[in-house]
Amino acid sequence: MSISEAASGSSSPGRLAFLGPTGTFTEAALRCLPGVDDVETVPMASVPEVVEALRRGQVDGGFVPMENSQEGTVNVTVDELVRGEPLVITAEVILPVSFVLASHKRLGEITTVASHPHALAQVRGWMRSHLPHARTVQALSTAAGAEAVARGEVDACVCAPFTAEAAGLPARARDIGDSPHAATRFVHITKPTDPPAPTGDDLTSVAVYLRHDQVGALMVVLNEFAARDVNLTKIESRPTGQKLGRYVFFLDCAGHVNDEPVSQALKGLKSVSSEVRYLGSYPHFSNMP
Ligand SMILES: O=C(O)C(=O)C[C@]1(C(=O)O)C=C[C@@H](O)C=C1
Repeated sequence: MSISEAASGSSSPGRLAFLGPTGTFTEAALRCLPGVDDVETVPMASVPEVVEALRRGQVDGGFVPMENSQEGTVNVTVDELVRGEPLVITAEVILPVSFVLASHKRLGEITTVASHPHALAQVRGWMRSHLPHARTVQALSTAAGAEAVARGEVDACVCAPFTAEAAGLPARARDIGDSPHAATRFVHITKPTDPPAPTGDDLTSVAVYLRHDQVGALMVVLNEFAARDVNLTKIESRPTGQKLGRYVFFLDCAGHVNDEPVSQALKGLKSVSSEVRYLGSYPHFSNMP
């Protein structure tokens, strides 16, 4: 059964939109999803376009970056999940990431370097010591940066070794990331559906809108988890977009919504916050079937 079938309960092979174009880390991570070979994968230029295609029903699933070990959360992904028509996460993939500087030019001739902002942030130290005068140009993905080089708009890009190779761009420097242990977490998203069965090592994601007029509102929310011994693995605050000073908290906790402590914590959250949005339960990547 394909990932989209599992998520949507349909028997059609399904279409899966991802942050493209071909050659992104997102596409490489997507290959780790079980059953992905039976799915039609559809590259999109940006995360909002992936989400929009999903909400409009043009695809059955989406696959997008969520966070990086160096640079943190991909805000656009969290913002799309906590606002608008509800969606859920049904799987996660964690991929080690390493970067090359790819260019037809030699290092001394490079004055402009394009890439995804998260990739540029992960090579900041290398850039400072090797190309201190180069101007960085933001691209919607690392592979889009490689396309900008191919079009002659910039001299070089920061991308995966496999992206440079596929684009026929020589790697002028390898392993230029500031951390040798960098990894990025990606998520598979669908319209609301039953979660995959519990595996014993799962995560549950939830968005919580605090009661902004209550003292200690965040502590009360966190206590719903702590009181039931539920471990939080991620907490991120994002502006709601409604008014300055209004925040929504994106939380990941260990456990499945079918586990009693997690389901009780989610029920508890409803009574202590102004809005709770369940965002899915799914196997921890190391435990994915
Ligand atoms: O641009 C890509 O190739 C992506 O898949 C996006 C992305 C990200 O959003 O963090 C994924 C992995 C790397 O950390 C750099 C960029």
